[in-house]
Amino acid sequence: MHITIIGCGYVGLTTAVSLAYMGRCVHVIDQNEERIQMLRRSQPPIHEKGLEELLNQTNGRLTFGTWDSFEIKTDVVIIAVGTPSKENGDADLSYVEAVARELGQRLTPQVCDKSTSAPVIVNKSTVPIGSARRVQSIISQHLKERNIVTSISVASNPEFLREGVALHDTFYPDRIVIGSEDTQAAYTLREMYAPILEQTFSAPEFLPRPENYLLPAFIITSPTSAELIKYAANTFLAMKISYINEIAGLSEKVGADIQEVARGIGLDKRIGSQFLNAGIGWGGSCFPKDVQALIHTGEQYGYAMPLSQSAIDVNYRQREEVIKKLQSALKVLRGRTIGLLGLAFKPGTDDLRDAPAITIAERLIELGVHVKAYDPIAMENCRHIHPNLAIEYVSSSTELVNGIDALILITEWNEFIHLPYKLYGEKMRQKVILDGRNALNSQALRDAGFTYIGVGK
Ligand SMILES: NC(=O)c1ccc[n+]([C@@H]2O[C@H](COP(=O)([O-])OP(=O)(O)OC[C@H]3O[C@@H](n4cnc5c(N)ncnc54)[C@H](O)[C@@H]3O)[C@@H](O)[C@H]2O)c1
Ligand SMILES: O=c1ccn([C@@H]2O[C@H](COP(=O)(O)OP(=O)(O)O[C@H]3O[C@H](CO)[C@@H](O)[C@H](O)[C@H]3O)[C@@H](O)[C@H]2O)c(=O)[nH]1
Repeated sequence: MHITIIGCGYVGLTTAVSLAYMGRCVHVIDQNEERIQMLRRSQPPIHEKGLEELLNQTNGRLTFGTWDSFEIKTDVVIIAVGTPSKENGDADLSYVEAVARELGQRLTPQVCDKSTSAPVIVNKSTVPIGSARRVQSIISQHLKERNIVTSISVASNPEFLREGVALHDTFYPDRIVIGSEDTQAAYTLREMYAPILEQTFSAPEFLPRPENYLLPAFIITSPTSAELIKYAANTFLAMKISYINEIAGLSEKVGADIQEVARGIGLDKRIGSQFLNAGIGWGGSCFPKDVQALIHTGEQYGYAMPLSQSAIDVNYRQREEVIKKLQSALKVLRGRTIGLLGLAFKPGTDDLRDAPAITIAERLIELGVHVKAYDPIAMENCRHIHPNLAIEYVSSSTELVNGIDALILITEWNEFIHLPYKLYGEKMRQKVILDGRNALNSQALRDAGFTYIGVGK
């Protein structure tokens, strides 16, 4: 089976590498030549655990190129380009539409002839309802202009991987959702995913099959349902985090401990214990834009979505809370030096899209604070994306703590959990630590003389 994937970002590249590892012939197309050149040298352009190892285990089945290399003899074309937020919260479909136009101009009569079948087109990008139809209509219109008469099938196949564990999630998903009204197209996609659905591949050494892993569900829905499933899933997860953060705020008022509360409610199987870690809230490339896009869809139908909106409001209040807690601990912030431990929106990635660290750094700088920061991998990205943000980047956590008035744990990187905090305290001007992820040993820190501030404790 031949697969073409458009877009070599987190989703496109992870899917490509995984399917090639499992025996599919995969060609990846991206308009970014620099990325393609890197990939041809087996260097992933994004930071994702295991990608580099796996890139070298595809035995020539994985190739890369720009649009000029588009190969018409392909069974499936997967669209995996970005769908960022527009100003009004709607998803910006311009990249997806640009791909549809390219496809409409490149699919040839031979491929579209009735004797051969046209490839199944798949929307893997997160797209609003109606997008499968929109892509289909753009492609068909261009084919018609070229006097090619054929029916093109566009399926929706939302992606649920998480950054940092993208390969794990692709090899061992909970479910694969195909939104299509074309049985043949759904069958082709089932075939494409067969190694994952049946778990017939031999697991890479660094990515063993989790114990008790159950085969993923395969769900065929209408394209609209599939498109909505993606937004509804992300909004539900974001809401779950905002909910526990709301309860964390109340816990602080009444003297409860949010970790005890979360454990107590998470043991109810109907609730589940995942995504109940209270902290400075969610960020990243997906939750913020997807919750907004869902609300925007509601608005287009005159349908208010107050729960989803509250998830956003509570989330941004969490970032403000950090400033309030520092004001309460240090009283005057102007003239202070504060260290940020971590910048990425979560561990395992260098992604800084809507990262809480950026909002918090901006606010502190606005209030006259000198902000220092250390992150094991996201600093370069931060310098690049936010060149005007007056952060002093340092090369280690040891350097970070020198002369600071407070330390904020922003990203719970593993290496930050067991740092020699006692020793660090001696280098700090004031022993104040704000644990934004409730990840540190609060008792040990208090015993070492720190003023420890958690979330919901
Ligand atoms: N990042 C995630 O964890 C994740 C998870 C699930 C779903 N998604 C969704 O998947 C989609 C892709 O996300 P991502 O994070 O992989 O994006 P990304 O920004 O990392 O990568 C997108 C790639 O597409 C390329 N591209 C854009 N327009 C193109 C065009 N016309 N032709 C060829 N290449 C083009 C870009 O150069 C880039 O390399 C989005 O809709 C996102 O919401 C992302
Ligand atoms: O209990 C928790 C869990 C997560 N987070 C935060 O939530 C954000 C998102 O985390 P996570 O979901 O692990 O990362 P993403 O890579 O953004 O993955 C989400 O977004 C993807 C893109 O749509 C989806 O595919 C995934 O299923 C969905 O989990 C991060 O800022 C985390 O710090 C918390 O604050 N508390």
